[in-house]
Amino acid sequence: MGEVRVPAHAKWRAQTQRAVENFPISGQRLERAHIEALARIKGAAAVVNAELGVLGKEVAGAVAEAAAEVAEGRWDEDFPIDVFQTGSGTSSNMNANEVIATLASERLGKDVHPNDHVNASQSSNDVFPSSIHIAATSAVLNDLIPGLEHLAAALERKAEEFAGVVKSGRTHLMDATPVTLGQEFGGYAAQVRYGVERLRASLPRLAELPLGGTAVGTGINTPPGFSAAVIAEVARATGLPLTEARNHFEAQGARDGIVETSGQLRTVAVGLTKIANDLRWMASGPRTGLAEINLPDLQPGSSIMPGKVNPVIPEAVLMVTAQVTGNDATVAAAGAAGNFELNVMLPVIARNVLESIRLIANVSRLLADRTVDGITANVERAREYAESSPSVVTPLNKYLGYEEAAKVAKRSLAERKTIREVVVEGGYVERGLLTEEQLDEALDVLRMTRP
Ligand SMILES: O=C(O)C[C@H](O)C(=O)O
Repeated sequence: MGEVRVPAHAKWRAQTQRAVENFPISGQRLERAHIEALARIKGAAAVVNAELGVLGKEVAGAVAEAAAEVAEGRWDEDFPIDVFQTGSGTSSNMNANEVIATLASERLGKDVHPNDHVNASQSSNDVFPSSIHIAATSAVLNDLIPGLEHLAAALERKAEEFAGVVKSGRTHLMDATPVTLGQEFGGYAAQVRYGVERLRASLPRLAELPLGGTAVGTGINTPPGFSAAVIAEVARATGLPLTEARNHFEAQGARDGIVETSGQLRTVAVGLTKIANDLRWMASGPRTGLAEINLPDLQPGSSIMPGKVNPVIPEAVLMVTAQVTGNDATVAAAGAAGNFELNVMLPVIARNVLESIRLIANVSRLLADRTVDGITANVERAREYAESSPSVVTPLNKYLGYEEAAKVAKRSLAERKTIREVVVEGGYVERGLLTEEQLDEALDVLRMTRP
């Protein structure tokens, strides 16, 4: 393939350099968590290769130590390859092999080979997808789920605080029967909690690794017992609930487990979109909007309109959720791109899923700390809306019947009178259709928020 010139300072070697030159596409590299996962596999493989007699103890020890340094993040600058590269991730697998080989060679004072030693008993085809699943499992468990639980707890605190704040319900964006602000926040909290349930439900398949399958899932070039042993070693080193693929051909030919997780991420994003939009609408105003709640003022909203403050965090949430939805569309297309024994869109799957996890985790914490925690309710205004909604006529159905109650609602709107005023003026009490007490009870808006 001709000569290739590698920078003198680089720990990488020729294959990495060729890939740097072949793929100057996005300027995006592998995520830190992904480099860590690759290095964990390399370290675990060295340990198990030594135990099973594939590598000598000295070389294996040097490889394991070098891999640990890479896992810790000391050599991230030596992972320069663009994420849009060979579909198997071979370039990044070789990048890890080369950097670790160089570091191990420097330690030992003799040559450690990237393929023969660092990549022993492995192929990009089992290592690279495994690294994606490890990085994603770690990010879901250690970052995303805690972030979502933090948001759910903030929403639950507000649900409790706003339990007695009555407001107009809205369906089709039109005035409906009353609800409490607490009921709405309780609904948002449940959406987020169910998102956590959904993610947990997908974890067993996300945490299944193809590692040990090597080139096509058969495990060619591995010693007996390698797959189970290396996965156990990675699980020990990372503390993650990783398991061996139940079927190594499914695990290399398809990427359904991570497509499933991406779908759950999209579901969470869809839920956050609804929540962020409701918050923006309820806080709209201050004069010409709904103004049922106030979001904390975080920064001037406008460069030209003095004093204007905008719902900046909910807007950031909406951009994240749009990005996650787009990422999922890409993951779905990429997941469908498996042919025979290998999916060849692995790096873009990694990029998108890891980005989605990180974005949702970060924005959930921000939404909790910088918006939800500081929300206050405009109690009077919320009650006023509830009482003026024509739909509060609904409990009168049983006294007046639907048709008559509809007339009351329409008259109240046309004459800008309350439902109570129209009922009293309409002589319904005199005609014995209901008593004053029944009218009061029926028009108690807080009562209407219960069955
Ligand atoms: O890099 C490898 O280990 C294998 C490669 O992805 C291939 O199947 O051609």
